[in-house]
Amino acid sequence: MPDSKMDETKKKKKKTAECCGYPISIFFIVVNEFCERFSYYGMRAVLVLYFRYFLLWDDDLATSIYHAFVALCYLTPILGAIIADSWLGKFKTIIYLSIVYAVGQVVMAVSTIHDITDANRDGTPDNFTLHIALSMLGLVLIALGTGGIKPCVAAFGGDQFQEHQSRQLNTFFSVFYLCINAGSLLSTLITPVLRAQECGIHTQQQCYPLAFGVPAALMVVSLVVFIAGSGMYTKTAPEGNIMGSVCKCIWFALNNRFRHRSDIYPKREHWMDWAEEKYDKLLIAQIKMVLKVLFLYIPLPMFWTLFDQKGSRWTLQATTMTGDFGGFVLQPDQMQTVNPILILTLVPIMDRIIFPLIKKCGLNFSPLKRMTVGMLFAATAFIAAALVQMEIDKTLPNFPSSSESQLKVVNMHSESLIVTVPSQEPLLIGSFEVQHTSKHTTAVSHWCFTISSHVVFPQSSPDYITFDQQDIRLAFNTTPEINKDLSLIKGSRQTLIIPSEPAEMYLKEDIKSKPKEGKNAVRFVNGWTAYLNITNLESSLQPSETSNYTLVSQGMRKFTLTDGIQSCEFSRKFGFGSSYTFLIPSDLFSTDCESIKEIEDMQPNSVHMALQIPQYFLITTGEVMFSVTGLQFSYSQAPKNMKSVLQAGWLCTNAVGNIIVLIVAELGKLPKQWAEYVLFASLLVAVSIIFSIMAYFYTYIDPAEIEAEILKQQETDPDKKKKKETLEMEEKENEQEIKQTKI
Ligand SMILES: NCCCC[C@H](N)C(=O)NCC(=O)O
Repeated sequence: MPDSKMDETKKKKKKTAECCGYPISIFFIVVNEFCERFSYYGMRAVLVLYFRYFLLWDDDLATSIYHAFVALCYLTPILGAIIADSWLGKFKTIIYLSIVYAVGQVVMAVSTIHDITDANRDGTPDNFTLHIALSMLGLVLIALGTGGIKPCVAAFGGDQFQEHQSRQLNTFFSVFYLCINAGSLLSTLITPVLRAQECGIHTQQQCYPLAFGVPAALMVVSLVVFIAGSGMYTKTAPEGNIMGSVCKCIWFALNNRFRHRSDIYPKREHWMDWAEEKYDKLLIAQIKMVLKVLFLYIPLPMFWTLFDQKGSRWTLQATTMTGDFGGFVLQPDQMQTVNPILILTLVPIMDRIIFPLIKKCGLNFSPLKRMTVGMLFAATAFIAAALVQMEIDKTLPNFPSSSESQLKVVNMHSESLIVTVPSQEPLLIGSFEVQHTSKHTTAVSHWCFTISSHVVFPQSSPDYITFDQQDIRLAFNTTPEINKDLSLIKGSRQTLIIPSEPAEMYLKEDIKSKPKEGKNAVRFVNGWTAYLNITNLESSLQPSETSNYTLVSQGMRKFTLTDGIQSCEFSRKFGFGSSYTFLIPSDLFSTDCESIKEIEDMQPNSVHMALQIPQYFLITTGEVMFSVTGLQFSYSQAPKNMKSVLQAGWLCTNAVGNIIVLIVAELGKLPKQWAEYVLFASLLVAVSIIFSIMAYFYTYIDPAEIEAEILKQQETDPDKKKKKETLEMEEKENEQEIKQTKI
């Protein structure tokens, strides 16, 4: 559309399409953002699980691809911004890239339908390559779409406001942020529920197609809503290959500065002024504005480095805590929903109460000051996380160091045994059977025996004896005496199972870290005289055999034990993060499973997840001050033809932050998690001090005003054309000089 015609349209819209001082077109943009964020975060919520349990990738591959995808989503904004500002304009870019995005979501949803390759109908796909190829294609399209439109939507929203609506413009960015978080909150709650449903044509499986299909549908809705508002938008036309001109102008300025490096040439105020001979003052001024802001962005990725650990380190921390809130149980990964919930409450509180109050007190809480304070809040959040970690560490088992081994002995033999352990007093190990029979007569204090029940060790771990040598010899007081040479695994916990026939004793490796995702690890030792089938176990257990650990979730769990003829049921309530070995006695069926005894290998988590709320509160307060303000700042300080580019620059700080998380996760493992949190907090404090110094020297500008002034000057500048001609002549002369010198 020609400029003059577009301006006319704008003027008409100004009068007709306003409600309470806001352009009505904003409604379509915020609804579009809500649906898009629902689509994005909903898909992200189940992505790792899809990799892990559908594509059957291991944990490392699943998390690496996941983080690579997130990083890509924050790198593509620069592409979207270039397309919008230089070629298609924001409106068309949003439409075209949203189509790419929606197609990506649909491809992703299709890739999760196991029936498309399950020819033998066994419930698992037959052609994993096809599913992987489709999902990777889907993810690349999604990254291109979501990243591409991201800088355009916020900037396009800003474009809808007129000069007299600057107060409404600030509120818009807050509402925009609220919509992002409302969308993300709803989808993060809904999509995991959809995944947990069972669906399928030939066999019923976890319903990934629904979990990915609903976000795909929301993306289509987002596109339709955006197009529906088409007639009401203020659309600014792209101004040609602006990025190309910017790069050429910067290159020329640097080159020209180098050519005039001698002291005989008078200095210029700014190095970009060395482009004046060839380029418009307006373009130079615009580039100066953008560079000043981009320079300020340099320290910002550190904020995102801390912020994005909510989803990784903090969720892992939650898996070592208990989420039992009495009436309901919160899963560790659900703790992340605290962030959008707090955003929904904190943004209005800040906008309506805190910021106006600060203003009333006469304090100048400028955007850059807010961002600095936001960084400090995030640093404090990490101190809070470190304090919580210290509490958790107190409750964690004392795992062996890499040079130590730990051993526990379980006696399934019918008599007590005395074992002589190197550098220990001889230990009495009560018999499982003896103790079982004396359970009700209280002849022994602990019917669930381990050696530790009877002997006090100098070691700090009560259930295990810790050795700092690998090869040990144990002597048992049987007739004849049994001597057992053991080769212990360094850095590991092992249990020596003494079956009914003591000479057949064997070592079994124990769990040596907290079970994943707050689950509980359980295993069974079969003291029954025949093989046993137990629900949830991979295979049946031979007599005297010990099963591998199996993971069970929190809550009441039921196990059915059967030898093919008789069966009984064993139920137990589990908390979070515990581990048990269940000993099956020889009178299993006559006692209806009641005689099963348990050994606690690892106690359940006892620090409550509610203790994470302060750190979530602090980081979210930091986010409101830093992120919402940063979004507004990036828009307000950008020249009109580079608004999307600066939004993209802002989003790139997030991508760099994510990449730092990836690098730190690989390299920078400190031995203590709380120390790592303190390190990150200190780094952010240092960075925020640097940022505040940079911010101190930054002068806020009104790009529109500067642009208008330069245009006015240019109109009355007769030298402009002459300058260009002189420069071209100079260049030609230079080239000739070079040629002559060569000759
Ligand atoms: N599942 C957590 C979502 C957090 C969203 C976060 N608070 C946010 O607003 N991010 C900005 C965005 O554009 O997504």
